[in-house]
Amino acid sequence: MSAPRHLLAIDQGTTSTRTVLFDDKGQPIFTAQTEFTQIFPQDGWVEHDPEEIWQTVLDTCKQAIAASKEMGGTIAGLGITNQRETSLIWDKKTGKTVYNAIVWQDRRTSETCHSLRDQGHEAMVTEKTGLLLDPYFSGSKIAWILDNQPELRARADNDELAFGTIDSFLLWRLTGGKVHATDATNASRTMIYNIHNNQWDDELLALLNVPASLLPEVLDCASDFGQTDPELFGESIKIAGIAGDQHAAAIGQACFEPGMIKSTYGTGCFVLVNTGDKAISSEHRLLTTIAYRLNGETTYAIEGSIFSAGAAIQWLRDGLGIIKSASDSEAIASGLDGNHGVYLVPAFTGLGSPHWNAEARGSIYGLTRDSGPAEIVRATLESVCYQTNDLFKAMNEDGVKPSILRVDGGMVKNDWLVQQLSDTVDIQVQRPVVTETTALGAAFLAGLQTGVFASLDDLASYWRCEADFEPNMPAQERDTLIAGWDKAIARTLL
Ligand SMILES: Nc1ncnc2c1ncn2[C@@H]1O[C@H](COP(=O)(O)OP(=O)(O)O)[C@@H](O)[C@H]1O
Ligand SMILES: O=P(O)(O)OC[C@H](O)CO
Repeated sequence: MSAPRHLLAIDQGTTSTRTVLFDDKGQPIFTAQTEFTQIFPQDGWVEHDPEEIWQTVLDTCKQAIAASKEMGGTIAGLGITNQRETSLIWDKKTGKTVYNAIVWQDRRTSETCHSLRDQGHEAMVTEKTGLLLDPYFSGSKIAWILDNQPELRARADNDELAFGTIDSFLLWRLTGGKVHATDATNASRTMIYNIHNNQWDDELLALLNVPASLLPEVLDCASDFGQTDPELFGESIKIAGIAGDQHAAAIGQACFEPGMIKSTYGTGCFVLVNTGDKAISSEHRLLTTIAYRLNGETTYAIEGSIFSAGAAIQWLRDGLGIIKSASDSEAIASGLDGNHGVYLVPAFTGLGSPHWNAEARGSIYGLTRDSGPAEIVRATLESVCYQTNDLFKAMNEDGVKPSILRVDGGMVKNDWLVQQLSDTVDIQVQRPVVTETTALGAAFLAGLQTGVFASLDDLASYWRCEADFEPNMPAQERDTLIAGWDKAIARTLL
């Protein structure tokens, strides 16, 4: 009997790194996970230590490879998925990074983006990239790093430095410095990549002051990305799939037909709707992005991006200390008979879609002498539902009217939250059996490239619903709650 074929997926998220081992039916059979440090040097700044990230990747991979060996398996391929716009620059010779990773949530380049908007560049940026001129994306972060230390510009001009999103950095390290590449989905989040002709764009590079010599090659999501350096794991593994985490989640949720929609609730929340081979522009400040690129063919998506979802729950735990673990939030919220008029707007690092306000900051409204920790916990969970509803309103106005929402991510273990989401958005919500859809998407890509899976139809046949949530809230109650949220948002944006 031949050894069972396994697929390894590295999911390098914002708060933790997970490496998941899947069997050849897309079932997770082993997971290793490590949280790492969030660095907040100033208001609105968020950084990660690249060496700490690299160490979590090495450690979790080693555990998963050992688990595969114990099961008598062979690893057919490795897929990488990652927190997206987070940007790194390293030395091409030594692989040493020149600055911490500037995280997607970081707002330090908000002035630069403001001034480029004031100069009238946003329409051109949006036309080419599907994005808005916002500090969220990589472009302005790259220039910030280069200009932060005087010698870095000169080193960049001397072709000594490489830029990458986290996937690209990991690929470089995993291949022992042999491969400098990324995939089309990660490239589509940099604000220097034209999503229509699938090329780095000279006009955008000039606008954002990014030298082309820094850039990785852009490949399809399922591609031959190289082999892991045998010194790392004692064997060489084929790296065969890469996608940004939200795109990987759409693949893991088998959203392969136009109109299919998924929403992932991790640190942030990201809703992606497949729009097929058409890059549709939103009239309501949603993004156009590459859902995936396979065999040279690009499938597009409309995206709504919420910056704080699970991040706000982490703040309840680590900042306020009013819950011990994230899962406590469920019993606390369901223990109240209502929200008692309390609303929390988690604009810790500004607001994303559809407001795009980098300067907004978090707020709590409606406190009375009876309000306590429970109201704040419930308001935090509810804020995730209201923010999703705002995205759906924008989508509906753009003519996108989905009837079923597939959800995933760390937060959707919380049944109360998912039911509240279904009630607030007034939509049927489906939670799949495998909620590690991000890692699953990366494994699917690696499996497609290595012949473990035959086609997208093959992948879709593995998707299973674990729980269905039907909307069950009287319309008047829903309207009242949403009106309260709208007021809180309006006051936050004052
Ligand atoms: N039961 C729960 N209820 C609410 N939030 C939760 C629950 N379990 C985990 N979370 C939140 O989910 C997030 C982790 O999800 P994950 O998908 O691992 O995020 P990421 O990939 O962004 O690191 C954390 O921010 C955590 O606070
Ligand atoms: O870490 P997550 O899962 O919230 O995802 C982060 C996104 O990729 C940021 O765009």
